[in-house]
Amino acid sequence: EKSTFDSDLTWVSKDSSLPKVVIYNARGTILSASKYGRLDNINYGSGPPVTVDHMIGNVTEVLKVAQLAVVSFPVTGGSAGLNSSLYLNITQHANRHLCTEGSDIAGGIMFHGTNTLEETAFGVDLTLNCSKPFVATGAMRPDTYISPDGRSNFFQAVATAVSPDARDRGGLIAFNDRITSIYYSTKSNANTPDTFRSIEQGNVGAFLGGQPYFYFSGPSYPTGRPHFDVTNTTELPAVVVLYGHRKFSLLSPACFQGANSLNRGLRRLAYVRGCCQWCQAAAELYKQGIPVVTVTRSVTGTGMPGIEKGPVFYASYLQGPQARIMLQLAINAGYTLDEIRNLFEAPLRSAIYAPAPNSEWFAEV
Ligand SMILES: NC(=O)C[C@H](N)C(=O)O
Repeated sequence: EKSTFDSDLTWVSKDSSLPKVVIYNARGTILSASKYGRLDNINYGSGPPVTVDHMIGNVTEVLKVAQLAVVSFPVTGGSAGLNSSLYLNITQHANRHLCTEGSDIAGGIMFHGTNTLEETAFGVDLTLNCSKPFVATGAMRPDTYISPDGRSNFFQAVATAVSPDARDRGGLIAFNDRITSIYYSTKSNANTPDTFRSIEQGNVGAFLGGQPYFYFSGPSYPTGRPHFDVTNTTELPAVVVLYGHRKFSLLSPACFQGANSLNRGLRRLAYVRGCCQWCQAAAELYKQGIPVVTVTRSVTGTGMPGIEKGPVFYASYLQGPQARIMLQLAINAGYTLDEIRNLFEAPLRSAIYAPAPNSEWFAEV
């Protein structure tokens, strides 16, 4: 009798003893083609799209390491146009396929446009309810390129998903011969295949002869990585990301518009001197029950929460898009302001302040 967790899947298989891997297909350049020849890596949407079946046909080695099934999502155009319903959709499928008790599926991989791969992957990472590998990949070159990176990335993602060593690490990205943690990864280069990086935390592993090599034995999860249940979630609350620059001319008005009805406060703040306007704006929003999470604008690193718990929350080592997703999930889960602060800051606070016997360690000397 067929159990429900995989009743929607059709397996492509050359050997029924091989582990099973589901491909969550959200397209991207990995499945794109150019009509302008083998050197074009710019107009990648111009040719007829490549299908996953075609991809498997071009990378027949995948069927020597896994049995595959494909779930395709309705994605058209570049990945910058996607929203959170995509990852909610993917994670609901992946939870059923991978995390249902008795599931014999080893892991999942995801094809995704690289522009927002890190966001969809992060959303899935925080909402997948089991320790099986979920491995995101894509490509920077269309499949028609002289040496397309997508085929190798596809093989490496599958090889990672079937590896018992890939379990218990949180979601991973397999891209350009490297494995990184989704939690810490970002697209670092708009044009080249060596783009996904976890700049500060480094690589989890690399590929040698088509096999993943993990630098540290598991289990090993990113510090502070939470889990949210989105079984019944179809939409998430709106959270905006505002880019800070000198004078922060955008931040205060935008925050206040978001909070509605704070015109008086805005006018008053315009005259505040000596203290940053946006901190004041955040403090006002905090009073209204609206959380503001701050992310460092530096390429990596973290802002540092002070000893006193304040109205601005520090996002630890998360990037802006990732912090936004975590905040949406926390608000959706009904977290209070204190719980949201704790979600973002607890790993930092316990590292910085907990070892000290008391706050006098930090008094002026
Ligand atoms: N390299 C890529 O996948 C870019 C692609 N246009 C995207 O949707 O993100």
